[in-house]
Amino acid sequence: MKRIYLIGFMGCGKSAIGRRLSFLLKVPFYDMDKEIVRQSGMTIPEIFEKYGESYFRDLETEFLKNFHEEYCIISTGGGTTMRKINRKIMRDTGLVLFLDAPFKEIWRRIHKDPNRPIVRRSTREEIEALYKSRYPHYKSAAHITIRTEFRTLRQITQYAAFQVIRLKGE
Ligand SMILES: Nc1ncnc2c1ncn2[C@@H]1O[C@H](COP(=O)(O)OP(=O)(O)O)[C@@H](O)[C@H]1O
Ligand SMILES: O=C(O)C1=C[C@@H](OP(=O)(O)O)[C@@H](O)[C@H](O)C1
Ligand SMILES: [Mg+2]
Repeated sequence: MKRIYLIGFMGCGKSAIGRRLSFLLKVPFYDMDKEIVRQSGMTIPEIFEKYGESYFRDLETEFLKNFHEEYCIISTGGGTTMRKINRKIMRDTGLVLFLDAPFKEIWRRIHKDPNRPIVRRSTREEIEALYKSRYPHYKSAAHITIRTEFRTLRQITQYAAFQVIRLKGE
């Protein structure tokens, strides 16, 4: 079994599900944002402010290129999937699960969160446009799409674990 990547828009549950899936499957868990913060010594907003978004995107790609742990769960950032090289690395090295959450629920979860610079600098309409522009890339990168609407964190985690175990057996 290879790595398990969780992808999807900000607030869809990648970090929350990743932690729970790691506990359920007894597999190491890495949150890409947290790894970048640890390695850079800066928060995500600080990186955006001091070095810009493009530099942050390079840090995401560097993380994927240099990461060598085999069987683990990686929660990506919402923008990671936008780069073609990132999509290739993830699809070539693991099982890619897309957490497909509706925008209305996502906005409810993230609109007041100060830790997402893109949300802080954007209107609801701009974030919704970003969601729509990114959606095809999540779908194309994913081996499996998990619709999260009307599902609890526990139900999504259990379904994701079932898919991982099912595919492990194939
Ligand atoms: N299915 C869900 N039901 C209820 N709350 C959720 C669900 N998925 C995520 N959340 C909550 O939404 C917030 C954002 O989740 P997070 O895992 O940080 O998203 P991401 O890493 O995709 O940006 C967190 O407070 C999380 O607990
Ligand atoms: O969608 C994006 O461009 C981003 C999503 C964030 O991660 P989450 O999806 O975990 O919020 C984080 O990587 C950064 O703020 C950029
Ligand atoms: Mg996250």
